Amino acid sequence: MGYAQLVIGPAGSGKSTYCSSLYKHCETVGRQIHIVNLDPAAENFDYPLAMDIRELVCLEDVMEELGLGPNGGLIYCMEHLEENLDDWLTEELDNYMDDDYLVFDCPGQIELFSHVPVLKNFVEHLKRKNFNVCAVYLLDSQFITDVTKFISGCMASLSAMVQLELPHVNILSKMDLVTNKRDIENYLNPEPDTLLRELNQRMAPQFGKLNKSLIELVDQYSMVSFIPLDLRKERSIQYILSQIDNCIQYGEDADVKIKDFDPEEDD
Ligand SMILES: Nc1nc2c(ncn2[C@@H]2O[C@H](COP(=O)(O)OP(=O)(O)OP(=O)(O)O)[C@@H](O)[C@H]2O)c(=O)[nH]1
Repeated sequence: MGYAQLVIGPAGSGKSTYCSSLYKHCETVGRQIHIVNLDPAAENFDYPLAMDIRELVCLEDVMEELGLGPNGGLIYCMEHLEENLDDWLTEELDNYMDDDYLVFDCPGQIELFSHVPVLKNFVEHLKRKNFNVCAVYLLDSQFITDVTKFISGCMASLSAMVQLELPHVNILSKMDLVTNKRDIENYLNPEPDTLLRELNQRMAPQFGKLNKSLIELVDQYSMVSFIPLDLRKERSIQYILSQIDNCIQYGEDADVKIKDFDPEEDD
């Protein structure tokens, strides 16, 4: 059994930075993880790459040779990956043994984890290869400045969850940039009634029923639960990793003590 995180989220939400910090954290604690680049447009990495989609297809070449723009080119590259799951990906995965832990750094284009089936098929392939996979969805805390943006972030995450059908961990990234923690705390584990009241205050009265349905939907899927990630704090990374490990049943026999841990506490 292998283990994998699929790191997704909007462009600029901090996916590559998260992968890099996770790699460094694991190095520090003597744990081995392998980072995989799935972004055909990515250029700079400050961690060693275990696999790199650019060895199969690169966005720059596709744009030049096929005369495509960046978004069309990206979709082309990902569809090319999909066509090569049985050869390129299978060969690459064969280098990894039981118990290996892969972290896939994905591109940020929202369509890849909303309605284009590429990542869904990618995940199905990993499952066939006996990997336990978890989706790790990053949302930029700087984006959560009011309830409408929070709900919009939840809906994008929900769309990924429904599309990928994977255990799902929501992360609120860039917590070091949050100056007033109280603003964010309201959204870390909010009461549905509070969200609805705030939403109704922001929107015209005719949206009342829609607001109620949206909040109910988000609540039913337990989407309104984000774990804050502050990369300055080793314990914050450790806590998030333990939550994800739990989801994919990694190291079930290990004595992981996360019960009494407060992720907001200083190191
Ligand atoms: N202060 C702070 N900045 C961050 C953090 N995470 C990411 N950033 C910055 O946010 C920007 C985007 O980060 P990336 O890690 O490249 O984001 P990404 O989601 O991989 O972006 P795409 O690959 O374009 O989808 C960079 O300038 C990072 O330095 C964080 O935790 N704190």
